[in-house]
Amino acid sequence: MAKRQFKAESKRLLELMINSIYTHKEIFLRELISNASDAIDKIYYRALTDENISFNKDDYYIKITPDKESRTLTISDTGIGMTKEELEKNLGVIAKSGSLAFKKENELKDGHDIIGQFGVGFYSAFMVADVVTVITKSIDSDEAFKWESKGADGYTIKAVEKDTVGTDIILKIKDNTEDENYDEFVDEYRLQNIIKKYSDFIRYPIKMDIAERKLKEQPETPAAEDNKDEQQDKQPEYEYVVEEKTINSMVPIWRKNKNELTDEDYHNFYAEKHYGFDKPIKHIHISVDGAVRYNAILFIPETIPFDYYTKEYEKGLELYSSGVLIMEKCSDLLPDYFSFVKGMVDSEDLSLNISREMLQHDRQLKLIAKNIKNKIKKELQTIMKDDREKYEEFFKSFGRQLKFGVYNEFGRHKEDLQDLVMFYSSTEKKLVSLDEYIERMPEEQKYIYYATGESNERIEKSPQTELVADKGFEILYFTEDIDEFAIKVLRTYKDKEFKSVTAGDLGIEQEQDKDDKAKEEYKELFEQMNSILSDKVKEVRASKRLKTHPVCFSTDGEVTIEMEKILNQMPDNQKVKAAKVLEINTNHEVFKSLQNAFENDKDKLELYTNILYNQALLIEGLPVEDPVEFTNNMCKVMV
Ligand SMILES: Nc1ncnc2c1ncn2[C@@H]1O[C@H](COP(=O)(O)OP(=O)(O)OP(=O)(O)O)[C@@H](O)[C@H]1O
Repeated sequence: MAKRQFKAESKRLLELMINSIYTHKEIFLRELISNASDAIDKIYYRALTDENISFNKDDYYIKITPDKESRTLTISDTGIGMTKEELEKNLGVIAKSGSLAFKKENELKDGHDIIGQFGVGFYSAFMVADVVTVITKSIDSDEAFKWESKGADGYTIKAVEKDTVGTDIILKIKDNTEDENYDEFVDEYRLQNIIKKYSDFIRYPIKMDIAERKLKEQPETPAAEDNKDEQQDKQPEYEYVVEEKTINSMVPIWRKNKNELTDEDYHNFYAEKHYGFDKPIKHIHISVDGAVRYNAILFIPETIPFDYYTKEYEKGLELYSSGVLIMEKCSDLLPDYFSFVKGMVDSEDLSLNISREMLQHDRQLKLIAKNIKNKIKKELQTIMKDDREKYEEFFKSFGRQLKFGVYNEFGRHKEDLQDLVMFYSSTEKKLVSLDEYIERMPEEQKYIYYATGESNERIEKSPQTELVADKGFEILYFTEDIDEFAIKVLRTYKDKEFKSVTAGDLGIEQEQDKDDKAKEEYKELFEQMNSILSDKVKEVRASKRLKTHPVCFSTDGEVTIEMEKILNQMPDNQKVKAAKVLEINTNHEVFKSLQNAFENDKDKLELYTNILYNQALLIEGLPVEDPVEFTNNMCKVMV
């Protein structure tokens, strides 16, 4: 059976393309500038093999000329130009890329700077222009030609005069509509912004005539000398002076040699790119030439962005392909727990989709992301080791995010993060890492102890810490909501289990005998107290951890009181309850009163038990159930 060719309705195809490929109209300029840069590159590559052509870098540039009056925008280049045949082929056939063909024909192995590959970018001009005119003269021809099109209706080509080799693309910018303001594409200031945003690192100068307001120079006349006072009173006069300026930075900092760059260069780049207003605490410059080639400059900011812990904050790195901006915030490049990192990645090896707004498949991207993640982690570990003060600053801002990282996704990333988290230490009186804690643990200490509370000061005073602190064991203070949850996910660090100081069993052995004795001796008293508080606590028992304080809560099971508080604040409040145990210090004076009441006055025992229960609530920062009853009870004790 004869094979039939597909036919394409090219008018429809062009319309579809113009209106549905790109999200942002402004990228037409990126596409036309990229084409101009490709055209100059082609001369450069030709010059490598053709001795009749010399490549003097100063002769090659791109010029952008807006004209508000005629409502035109011209993009000129001194590149290779097009012959009549090439105009037909390249601009008359959609999806025909002369640039891709050039790369193949010339077998350019290092021709990765040539940007064009799909043969569609040029038509993006019709998103903003009613008429597109191309005036071009090829390096291989003495004649120049004009290609003109109003879009879907087709195009015309005719011979014209043009002195120099190169191409001018003239766009007749559309009139404004109700929804779209096209004026911006003839506005000098806006155009500069678009160039900076997408094409800052095009290797050739992108020039524009810029009108600047300058102080008018006053001619110095001899008479003026005499009238000095009069001169000083005069208002300064200004004038507009037009100067041709290069808008783009051209050489991307990431392609420069690291040794030639100073901290200041990186900071300037950080500021210019508006990554933040602060001075980053560290930059990481990566150049990889392996399975996937890429350059990256990453920054660890010093201060936390105001919206960091809100839904509005968007993580991501800028993604460039051969120096052209593809995505402003590529979120796939950063894990959530490193979402504070700013910076950019440039790679020649990305498979872009046709609009260059997305990637075709993300194998390369995944490789880059993994590599980046490891580099950030290593860098943070180095700062932690070598510059503790700086790390503490950083941790104050972003430590919470790291701890969330440990907790999230059921601890999938805990291995990556456990060495980066720090907690305040009861003995060191500063933030310490888990590794440092382990290093200091005496042999007899079984667990990594922690205590939770609102602030270090409050935890310091909390009765539950008494026994562990008395043993001389270090306690980590957890003051943020996430802390205990993260630790529950971590479960162990270097085979050492975490233990809350409120846990029923603290693993401190010599207390066991005393505990058993107390249990036996005061069995009936505690039974009585248990029945008084039966609907409020799981148990009332003799404490083995209290030394000087009369009463405290501990918990049985996984859920601690701090976790109960946090979980109950959540919108989908599941009414999670910690199994509270009211612990009574049998060595305290108050206990004698309890015994006395138990033997002589059962009402008093009930009164005392309720007061002690409410006191334990207060110590935990929990609300007393009935404040009026509580104060009345206190008064009863006083009279
Ligand atoms: N300023 C120019 N000078 C010389 N040739 C040009 C110029 N602009 C476009 N061309 C030619 O027209 C072709 C089509 O351009 P177009 O922008 O549509 O696609 P592309 O740049 O090849 O690919 P992509 O869609 O990936 O940008 C180019 O490949 C190039 O050969």
